[in-house]
Amino acid sequence: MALLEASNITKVFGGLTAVNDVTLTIDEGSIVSVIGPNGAGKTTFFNILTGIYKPDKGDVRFNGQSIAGLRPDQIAARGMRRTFQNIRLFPNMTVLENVLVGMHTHLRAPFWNILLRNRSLRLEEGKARDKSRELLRFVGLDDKRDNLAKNLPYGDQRRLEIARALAGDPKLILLDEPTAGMNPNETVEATHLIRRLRDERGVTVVLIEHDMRLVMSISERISVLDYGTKIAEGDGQVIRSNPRVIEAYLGKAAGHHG
Ligand SMILES: Nc1ncnc2c1ncn2[C@@H]1O[C@H](COP(=O)(O)OP(=O)(O)OP(=O)(O)O)[C@@H](O)[C@H]1O
Repeated sequence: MALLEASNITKVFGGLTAVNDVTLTIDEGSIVSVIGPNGAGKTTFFNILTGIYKPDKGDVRFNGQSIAGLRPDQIAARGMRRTFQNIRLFPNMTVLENVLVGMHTHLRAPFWNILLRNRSLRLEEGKARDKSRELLRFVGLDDKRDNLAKNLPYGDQRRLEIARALAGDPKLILLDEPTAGMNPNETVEATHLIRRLRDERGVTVVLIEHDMRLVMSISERISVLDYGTKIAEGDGQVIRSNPRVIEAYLGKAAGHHG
């Protein structure tokens, strides 16, 4: 079943068509990658899916409903969360607090409860804390829960971002270059974690990624953007042998002879 359907999405910045008539369907429970050379429109496409930009043309349906034109927080509340190319944690908050913040839209205690700090609020806080710690255990960071986020090694910061995204109980997680800047060991661990997101928690995963080894090893489907246009789609084998993809990455001569 399709969880996300982006149809004929176009986004123009001034005279530049960053995303050009892109249609993409993501099946529930799949791991999908969006790849393409620098400037191909991948991040712009993510920004449209998550409500940061409104598309100039086209529609996005998530879980059966149109979400085009909704605000990012409204889309997040419907079960779509993301991480960013540049890490966006609260550096001076602890690891646990960063996950608790990711949960705040789920806390339902009325305002007067917060003033009185009554029993129901304490219960809710306790539950949020338990849930956050469960998520930290899932990503392997519970023993570092009291550390400040800024003191974590880079790979751990990326994992914390994923834990925070999970705090909203998403159906879909969009990961924008999850292994950028990681060393080879961290990349292997991140690959394992991405797979567990789907296998153990049933979360559908869409990633933008430049590391082709990761893309090929993890993706069931790959869509390739070039100059804003989708030029290819399929599994790793189809993509690897597609002359247009080879050309987009390596230049014209490679496409014709490769
Ligand atoms: N807010 C903006 N205003 C103007 N142009 C933009 C804006 N955002 C992106 N662009 C342009 O749109 C094109 C697509 O950019 P985008 O960041 O989506 O590509 P990308 O595939 O994510 O690239 P990278 O792999 O380098 O992150 C680029 O030419 C970029 O300069």
